[in-house]
Amino acid sequence: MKYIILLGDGMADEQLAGLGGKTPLQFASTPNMDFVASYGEIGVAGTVPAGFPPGSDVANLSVMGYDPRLYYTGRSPLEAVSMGVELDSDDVAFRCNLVTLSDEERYEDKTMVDYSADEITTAESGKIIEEVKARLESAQLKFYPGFGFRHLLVWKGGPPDGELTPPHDISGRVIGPYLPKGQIGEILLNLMRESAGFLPGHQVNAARTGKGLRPANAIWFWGMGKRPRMPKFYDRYRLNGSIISAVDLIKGIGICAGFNVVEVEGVTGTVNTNADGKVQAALDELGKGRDLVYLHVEAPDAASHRGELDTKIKAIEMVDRMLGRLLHELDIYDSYKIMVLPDHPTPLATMTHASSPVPFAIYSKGQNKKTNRTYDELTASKGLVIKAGHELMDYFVLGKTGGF
Ligand SMILES: O=C(O)[C@@H](CO)OP(=O)(O)O
Repeated sequence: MKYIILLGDGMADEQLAGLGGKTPLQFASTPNMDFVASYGEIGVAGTVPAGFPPGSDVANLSVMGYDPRLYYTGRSPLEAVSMGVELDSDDVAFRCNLVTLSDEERYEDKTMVDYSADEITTAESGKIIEEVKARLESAQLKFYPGFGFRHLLVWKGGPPDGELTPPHDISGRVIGPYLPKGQIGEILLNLMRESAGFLPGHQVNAARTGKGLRPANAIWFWGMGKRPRMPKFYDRYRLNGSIISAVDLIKGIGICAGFNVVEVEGVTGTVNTNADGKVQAALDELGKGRDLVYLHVEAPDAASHRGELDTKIKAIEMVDRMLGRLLHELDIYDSYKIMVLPDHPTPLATMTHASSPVPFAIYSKGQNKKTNRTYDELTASKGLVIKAGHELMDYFVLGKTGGF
């Protein structure tokens, strides 16, 4: 039996007046998702336990079968694993975004214009992080370049707590009320403030503004946490997994779970990604004998955070085409199971994640058509309800709920 999980990050949404009261999933053309819903099982799963932030870290841990209440130690440490940065037990990792802030003189008065510095490329951001390292690094505080706007700060023997805000949660807001608090506040705030002094003049930014792109004119810390510890996926399910994603977070979860991480050229984390290359890589992994592939697509979430409805619909339709090719090519196997779902909703109305349960649809080769139904939030809510999202993997693989 082969297993594929196709995850459209942040695909789920709410009914929108601009779409005649439909959700983006209802509005988009998704014949392949509708096929899976019509022939297979549908339902909803609560991937974000009460009291947890509705992040892709928490939600993807759940989808992978790991109860976040037991295994969540923060987002950045998972990214550090993927970046090959070893954390000691007393190190604290922080996500270091490159962001665009508005031009007000006083730092506190600036607005979070773009949490992604206009989706800055890895090549450009690498040069900016070099400058950040040269100016701000110390024996205790180490910077590491990552993917696109996503980078890493490791604080050796860092403090145990602090209050940090994800920059994608405050798009368009004045940053003053959201600056770091707690034991970490002063030191991190000084680094962020200093970066806003020297980054606007960086040559990469001069080139970007010349092209009409927003500059990466500041750094912003969030997503702190300590070294993760997770049991291997194989130990529970006796399945060898591979994981495919543009982003370090998902690859890091995969590494912790003992999955093979497959790098695909041309992935961007946006709607312009190499979708075909990702599908081909998934099929190749199964062809080489892997049992399960976790195929993650960031694009619907990126479009939602940017408040771009058309791009979100395009991203959902791209995920549907990926599903179509998978369904077609998986036919060479005697048996397979495929599940399509998001990790969490990212409603366009708020431009950030929500905690509500996500719709899933599962098809096993050879299932007969049950009914004509579509894959969307409302239809799925009439199906199976899996309250603890980490039990969904048991349902998918073992046919019963449970979990690590
Ligand atoms: O990586 C990130 O910074 C965020 C926003 O792009 O991703 P996600 O919303 O999937 O957590």
